[in-house]
Amino acid sequence: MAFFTHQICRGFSCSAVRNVVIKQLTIIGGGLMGAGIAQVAASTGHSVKLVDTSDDILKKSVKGIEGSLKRVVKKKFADKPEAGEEFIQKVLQNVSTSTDAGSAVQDSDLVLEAIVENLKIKQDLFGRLDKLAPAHTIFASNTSSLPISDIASSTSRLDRFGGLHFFNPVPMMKLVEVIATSATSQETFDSLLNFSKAMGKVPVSCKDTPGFLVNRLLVPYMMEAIRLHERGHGSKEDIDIAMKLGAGYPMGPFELADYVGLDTIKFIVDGWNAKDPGNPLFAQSELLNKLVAEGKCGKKTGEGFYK
Ligand SMILES: CCCCCCCCCCCCCC(=O)CC(=O)SCCNC(=O)CCNC(=O)[C@H](O)C(C)(C)COP(=O)(O)OP(=O)(O)OC[C@H]1O[C@@H](n2cnc3c(N)ncnc32)[C@H](O)[C@@H]1OP(=O)(O)O
Ligand SMILES: NC(=O)C1=CN([C@@H]2O[C@H](COP(=O)(O)OP(=O)(O)OC[C@H]3O[C@@H](n4cnc5c(N)ncnc54)[C@H](O)[C@@H]3O)[C@@H](O)[C@H]2O)C=CC1
Repeated sequence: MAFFTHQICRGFSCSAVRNVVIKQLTIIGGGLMGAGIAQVAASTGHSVKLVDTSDDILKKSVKGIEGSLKRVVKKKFADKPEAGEEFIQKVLQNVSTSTDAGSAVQDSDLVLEAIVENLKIKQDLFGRLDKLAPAHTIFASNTSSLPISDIASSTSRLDRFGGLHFFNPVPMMKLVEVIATSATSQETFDSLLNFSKAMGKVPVSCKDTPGFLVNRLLVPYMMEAIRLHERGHGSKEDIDIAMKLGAGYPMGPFELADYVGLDTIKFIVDGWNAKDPGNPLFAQSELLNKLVAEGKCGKKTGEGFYK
């Protein structure tokens, strides 16, 4: 149940609701990001319902969470393996799974979406859930590149809609971009900010502008890396080595692209190209298109730029 600092909201107009303290959340999408967010939320004492389209996908998500937790406890409980195992079991108890998003959102304080990077699919999902979730429930998207206000437009809770942009791998990356649209209420923004802190993350505040802060800088950098390679000015291996040893990045751009997922990257680039067709920064990359068409989506499929 949610805790409110002011008055409990019973109707559909929720302007009296203040600062929902997020304890129960539903995460829609159990892929790379959804599973990572579920892991960290559950590890910090939140009750998480993880939703995806099939039980097989969800089994894989939970297996991934368990594997990642093992890496975490190896460090955190280095000299107390039993306490580490206990921690893993406790965290896993905080996660339940479902293929029925409608019933999963019934008692949620926050619905956080981490599904495929496609505006229409995200809008359809939120439009449907808007009619089923309690009035106090905050909706948020983990989109990398779509305007939050466009996604929110399919709902009637514009004041209770914001962006929560986590970074991959979620258990390791400390940053969360908290995005307010022009309609997001201060109370909703504060709730999202506090939730990010409760997850042990460092939030930064962002306007609803293309790419927010990180991707506004990261996408042109990565696009230029692929063009450099396509022009024959550097091998992907050399470009990766150059950025790691010359700029101190933990991964080179091609390694990072494989890590993020080339299908997700193609969704991002195609979306920005459609919005701004004349901008050479977002022109199509033949190499990226070819790899995705061949099903080579990076780490998640075993091959991308690299095997
Ligand atoms: C050229 C391409 C053209 C395409 C252009 C289009 C561009 C579009 C791009 C848009 C991207 C959109 C994505 C987005 O919205 C935002 C993002 O998330 S961007 C990605 C941000 N992430 C990064 O930049 C990651 C950079 N990498 C790192 O920080 C490190 O490499 C990493 C932490 C991943 C791994 O560390 P490393 O030392 O390299 O390897 P180890 O395997 O030794 O790990 C160290 C340490 O960390 C633990 N660990 C790693 N992963 C996990 C995990 N998932 N769970 C738990 N623990 C993990 C590991 O166990 C190690 O622990 P030790 O105790 O130290 O052994
Ligand atoms: N991959 C990355 O590094 C990052 C991705 N993001 C964003 O997070 C979102 C998810 O990305 P990833 O986790 O990488 O994708 P992914 O492809 O790993 O996972 C997406 C999951 O959503 C599920 N799904 C699709 N439609 C659904 C629906 N209607 N209902 C329920 N589940 C559905 C899929 O079955 C899949 O398991 C995207 O918006 C992406 O832009 C944000 C930060 C980093």
